[in-house]
Amino acid sequence: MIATKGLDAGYGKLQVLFDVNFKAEQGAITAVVGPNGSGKSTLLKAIAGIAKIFRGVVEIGGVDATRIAPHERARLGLAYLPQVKNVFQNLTVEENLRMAAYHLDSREYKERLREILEVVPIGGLLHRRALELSGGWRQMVAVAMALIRGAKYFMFDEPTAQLSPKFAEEVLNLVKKLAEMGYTVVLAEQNAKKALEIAHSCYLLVSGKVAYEGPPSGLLARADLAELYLGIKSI
Ligand SMILES: Nc1ncnc2c1ncn2[C@@H]1O[C@H](COP(=O)(O)OP(=O)(O)OP(=O)(O)O)[C@@H](O)[C@H]1O
Repeated sequence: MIATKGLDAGYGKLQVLFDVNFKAEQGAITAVVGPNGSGKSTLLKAIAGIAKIFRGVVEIGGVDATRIAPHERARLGLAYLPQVKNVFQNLTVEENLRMAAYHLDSREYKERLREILEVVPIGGLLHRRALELSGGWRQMVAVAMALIRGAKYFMFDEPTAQLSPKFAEEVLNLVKKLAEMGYTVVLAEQNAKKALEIAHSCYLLVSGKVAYEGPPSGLLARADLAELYLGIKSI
């Protein structure tokens, strides 16, 4: 589980988030939606330790992580998956994976890799350089790296932006699979419709404040919110 309590966060002196109470449960997808600049990425970055926390608490797996460094949050099992700069471009896919698996011996690595390739379909790309891959495949490699280092909490920051519709579908299928496997998944998305289709619960951020929290069906039924902020015709 990932949670924030009374979170105020931002950059330098700029406050972007105001009193955000957020919870992402294990084995579920929690979507974070909202208009441009509403603070979706900032919420993920504050949880990952990249944005500045002014007030409030961040919890990762029940541990208070408010004041610990990003790499220590990663050690608690947190994976922040930005859309770009998510892998080492000059290394091959296999080298990226080996780096993420530095703590495993060769036998453990092979075993773990075999399991992960059943979930993430990158077996044919192991000897390709990461920079030769499309953005969608690089996302897949980043997920495999997080899995191989033993991450339990996955935060995707706009994973489908700039992907073809077909590849966006592939990436969202992988997101669904991770939740089914019991991982905690946070999905910040510009494409609110797609995110709400697969999410179990959701948060709508407007100007850095939570304007809705609850099941996606409840948000879609709110014409005032869904149409105004997400451009989705309510049902
Ligand atoms: N590194 C930064 N330094 C200063 N301000 C920033 C930084 N990153 C984002 N901001 C500002 O914080 C506000 C919220 O940005 P954020 O990226 O969290 O929004 P978002 O909801 O993810 O939007 P988008 O969908 O456009 O990515 C914006 O006003 C943005 O300009």
